[in-house]
Amino acid sequence: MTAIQQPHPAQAAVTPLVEVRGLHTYYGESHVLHGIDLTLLPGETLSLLGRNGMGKTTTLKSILAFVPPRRGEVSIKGQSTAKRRPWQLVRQGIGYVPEGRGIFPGISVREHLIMAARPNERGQSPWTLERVLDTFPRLGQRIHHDGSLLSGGEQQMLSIGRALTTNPDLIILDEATEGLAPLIRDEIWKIIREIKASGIASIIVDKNIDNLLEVADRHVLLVKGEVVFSGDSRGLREDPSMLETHLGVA
Ligand SMILES: Nc1ncnc2c1ncn2[C@@H]1O[C@H](COP(=O)(O)OP(=O)(O)OP(=O)(O)O)[C@@H](O)[C@H]1O
Repeated sequence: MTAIQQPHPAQAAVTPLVEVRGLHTYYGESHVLHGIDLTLLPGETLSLLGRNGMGKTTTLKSILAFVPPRRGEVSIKGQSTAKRRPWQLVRQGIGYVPEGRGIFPGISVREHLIMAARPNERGQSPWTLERVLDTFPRLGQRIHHDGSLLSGGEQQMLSIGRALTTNPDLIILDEATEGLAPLIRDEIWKIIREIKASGIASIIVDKNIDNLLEVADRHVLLVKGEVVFSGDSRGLREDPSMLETHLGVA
């Protein structure tokens, strides 16, 4: 069964930060996304749910043009991303925290945090190096260490911190708490809440449904590259069969 909640009429007038319409993405002959639709408004937190292999990472990579869709349309801030390169989209205010973190050997924590730093499109830099280090005191303690020698949790913080130094309007987090110890995971969720409170929109892929239900304003649930639910946490809680059937959450 598909359950798609319509946006509130008052929201319809706002230009979405991200608008995805009828996305079809392939790897060679393998047809992975089958007509994905999703909308993210400025400042919103959206979770992308689904079991392994359902197309969450591919959706993120299609939005960012790493894996361009074969059909369908992606718009960022009202502009079509067709023919645009990932780095151009990142410059439009998207911070990407990829699965696997993307930390480079031979580059210090400080260098990771200054190499991508830049003001936002409005020329403002609310996320200075100092603010990032205040948010992640562990990074301050390891400031001259080689990024690749940090613990998994510290690397994750560095990956998020680096994305914040680009002063994004949207941050995309793919499995940011995967494989981390519970206490470190809690720290990452605390940071995600702080990011939300600071007004940055986010798209989050994560396995921790309880945290997602608490933090995310809306959820999009994928099954085999199709959206089977789109709505808020209340809608999802009111339909436990959705979580049970498609995520195995009892
Ligand atoms: N580079 C690739 N080449 C071919 N097929 C791929 C590639 N990357 C992913 N796939 C396939 O595309 C489908 C969707 O994968 P995707 O990584 O988007 O799923 P996911 O929901 O993010 O799951 P996971 O949590 O396992 O990453 C899967 O069947 C996967 O095997």
